[in-house]
Amino acid sequence: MASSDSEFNPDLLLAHKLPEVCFRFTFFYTIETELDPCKSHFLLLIADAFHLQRKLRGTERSIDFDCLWWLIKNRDVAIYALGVGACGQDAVDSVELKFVYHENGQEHVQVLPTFVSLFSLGSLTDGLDLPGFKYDPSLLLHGQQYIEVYRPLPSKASLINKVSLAGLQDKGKAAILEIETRSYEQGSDELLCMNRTTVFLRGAGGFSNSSQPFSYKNYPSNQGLAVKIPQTQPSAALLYRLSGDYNPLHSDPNVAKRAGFPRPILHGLCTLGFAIKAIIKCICNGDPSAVKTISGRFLATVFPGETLITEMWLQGLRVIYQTKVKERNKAVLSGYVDIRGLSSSL
Ligand SMILES: CCCCCCCCCCCCC/C=C/C(=O)SCCNC(=O)CCNC(=O)[C@H](O)C(C)(C)COP(=O)(O)OP(=O)(O)OC[C@H]1O[C@@H](n2cnc3c(N)ncnc32)[C@H](O)[C@@H]1OP(=O)(O)O
Repeated sequence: MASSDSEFNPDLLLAHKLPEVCFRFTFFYTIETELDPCKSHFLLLIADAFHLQRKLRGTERSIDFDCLWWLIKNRDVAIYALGVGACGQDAVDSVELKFVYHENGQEHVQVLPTFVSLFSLGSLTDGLDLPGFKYDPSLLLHGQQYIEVYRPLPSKASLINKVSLAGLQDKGKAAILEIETRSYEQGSDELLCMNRTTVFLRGAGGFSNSSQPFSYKNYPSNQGLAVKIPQTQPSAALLYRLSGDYNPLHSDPNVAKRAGFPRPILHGLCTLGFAIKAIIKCICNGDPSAVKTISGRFLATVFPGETLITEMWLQGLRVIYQTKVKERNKAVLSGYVDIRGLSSSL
């Protein structure tokens, strides 16, 4: 099963130190990401300096190191909310309208907490070169997403991302890579949010001794009410991609077939957006700022047009949830959401 070449040795890679590099590329918005080599020895796995230098050479003229940000606009926030089904059942939904429209007296469109998952994509979707490590990008699946939101999200902001590698595991048939993105508002040392993205690289495992498979994580591994919300449209992935994830796996039938699927599949982060929006509606009384932490594992693929049912259970200030595809009675996502408090109406 191993597809990594025999020269790949994760321990040897730890011995290298990477110079601090900034790079920028255009991905829906303009984003510039700062890779901080002090964060983790593993950083060099993802921040292959040669790869980044090639990027820098390729975009020399557009590089502006003083201008590291991602401009979030109201329009982007509203397109995202529509992409995860806001007002999908009712165009004047009293809870969801504020996510897609400035209601009277409201200064900005309000931001759903899962919008911050897009910040990590800006740094990652161009792929990463891992020295000596071979993987097939067409077999990559999004495995898990973990989000911490530290402050209420502004409707407009300029952000700086710092990216590091939080984990690498050899699962034999697959490799699991965890990438952490910390987002700061420009001009502030205060963290706005953190995303930890887990990618499941089918066919890329087997790079270490099978009796003692390589496993590294730089974070601690700790980390009924049932509601039914019929959801996705057949065009769901085509709308969601306009929020910035243009991976053709979600739109191109031929690419999907090559990856082993009968047709394009839904973005994992779109499914997550639907589920968390349902929790905000049912448990948080529609208040997106009540959400502190989001964790989700993608258990099985979803096809656009399938009906998602999210079940949730409240345990103190933790909401345990599971999302199923109704047509196949299959669990596709599970996880938890930590909330700041409970509304009195619950
Ligand atoms: C180097 C690459 C860098 C690239 C950087 C790019 C970054 C990209 C950013 C984010 C991604 C953008 C692209 C988006 C793509 C998508 O949105 S794809 C759609 C969403 N995802 C899915 O639909 C995946 C659904 N899940 C599945 O299909 C399956 O769960 C699976 C992932 C294929 C795994 O199933 P299976 O092979 O049957 O695994 P198991 O045998 O059950 O388990 C093996 C071990 O792996 C662990 N594991 C299982 N599932 C996951 C998971 N989802 N995440 C993390 N880990 C998982 C499992 O615990 C087992 O481990 P052990 O218990 O230790 O044996």
